[in-house]
Amino acid sequence: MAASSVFRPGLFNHKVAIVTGGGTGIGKAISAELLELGCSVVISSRKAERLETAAEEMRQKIPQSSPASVTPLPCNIRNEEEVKALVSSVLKQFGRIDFLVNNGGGQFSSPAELMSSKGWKAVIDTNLTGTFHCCKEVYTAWMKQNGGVIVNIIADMWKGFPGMAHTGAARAAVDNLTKSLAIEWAHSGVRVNAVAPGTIFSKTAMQNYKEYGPQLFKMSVPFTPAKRLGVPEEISSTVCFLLSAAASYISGATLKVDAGQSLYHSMWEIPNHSAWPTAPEGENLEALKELLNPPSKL
Ligand SMILES: CCCCCCC/C=C/C(=O)SCCNC(=O)CCNC(=O)[C@H](O)C(C)(C)COP(=O)(O)OP(=O)(O)OC[C@H]1O[C@@H](n2cnc3c(N)ncnc32)[C@H](O)[C@@H]1OP(=O)(O)O
Ligand SMILES: NC(=O)C1=CN([C@@H]2O[C@H](COP(=O)(O)OP(=O)(O)OC[C@H]3O[C@@H](n4cnc5c(N)ncnc54)[C@H](OP(=O)(O)O)[C@@H]3O)[C@@H](O)[C@H]2O)C=CC1
Repeated sequence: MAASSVFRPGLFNHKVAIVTGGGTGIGKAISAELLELGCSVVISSRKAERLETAAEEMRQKIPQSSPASVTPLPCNIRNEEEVKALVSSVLKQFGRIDFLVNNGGGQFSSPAELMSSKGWKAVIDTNLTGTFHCCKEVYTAWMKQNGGVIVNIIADMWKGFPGMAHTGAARAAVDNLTKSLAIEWAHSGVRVNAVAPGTIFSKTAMQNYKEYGPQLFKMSVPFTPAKRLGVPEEISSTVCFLLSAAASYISGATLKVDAGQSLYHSMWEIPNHSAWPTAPEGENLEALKELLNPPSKL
């Protein structure tokens, strides 16, 4: 495997991690870096086939000498019983869970007045309740007795974000959940932190907003001091730092990994949802690559 992590090889040898949403985008980059550092990684999300494909791709890159392994296990984090089954299956197979990365999540965009109760619930259940399910189950089944580290991936919408009322509320709630759990579980040797990415290029994220196309993501570039989008690897290295002993005195924190985007008040003067740009004919995701430096491998 070509070394790309800045951390030392073997840093996470014999550790075990669950990464939700670990088969795509940011979650896939987190899983790949953990594997590179020797961790056994369970990647989990709803779509079994996509997980299998991602796992096979990652498996090819694990050197024979490494204790690392990648295991795809489907689970809808909205369903508490499925989360219980996931955690129980990981403990049965590996006998421990050192790290939990709550990355699985997402939303659709919509003006608040057009959001149905079902749509609101789907987003809250995924991003807030799903994260709670995973934290609670991993804690009670393993970390309470043995310690561990949890990282929640959220989104910085603190100043409000038109078209994103449901997810903005859910992510702010997870920011607060992170702090409460950091206090409640400190006595068990559990650290709980969050990472708030800026605008990060990933194919799946882009596809999710395909009606707006690259224009939507481009919208954030003028408001980012670095004048570029982020790449998933820039989130994964932060997550690996927080999981490592280098962060042993960090708990209850939210790290903004956004190249200073959130410092711009005007970032949030983004247009109302009805005025969001639509994808111009002929433009595709490749057009965004010019805005990446370094380029994303994903
Ligand atoms: C200026 C900077 C701009 C940058 C913006 C981007 C920043 C953010 C980036 C990211 O977060 S990238 C992550 C991208 N990935 C995702 O978002 C994943 C997407 N999908 C999901 O997580 C889930 O599908 C969901 C959105 C939580 C929906 O859950 P579910 O799978 O249960 O969906 P459904 O059963 O289909 O729908 C349930 C319910 O939800 C409503 N709804 C769903 N989609 C839409 C939509 N596109 N528009 C309006 N409403 C929607 C709807 O009420 C559904 O009920 P029914 O209509 O089926 O009765
Ligand atoms: N890209 C960006 O600019 C930003 C992203 N984020 C957040 O980072 C995280 C990763 O995003 P990104 O990689 O860009 O986008 P992706 O769409 O690639 O990642 C979302 C992942 O979540 C999984 N997921 C969604 N719903 C569920 C569920 N109910 N149960 C289990 N897994 C689920 C999806 O898999 P499946 O469909 O198989 O379930 C998918 O793997 C998300 O929480 C996102 O909102 C935050 C800020 C900015």
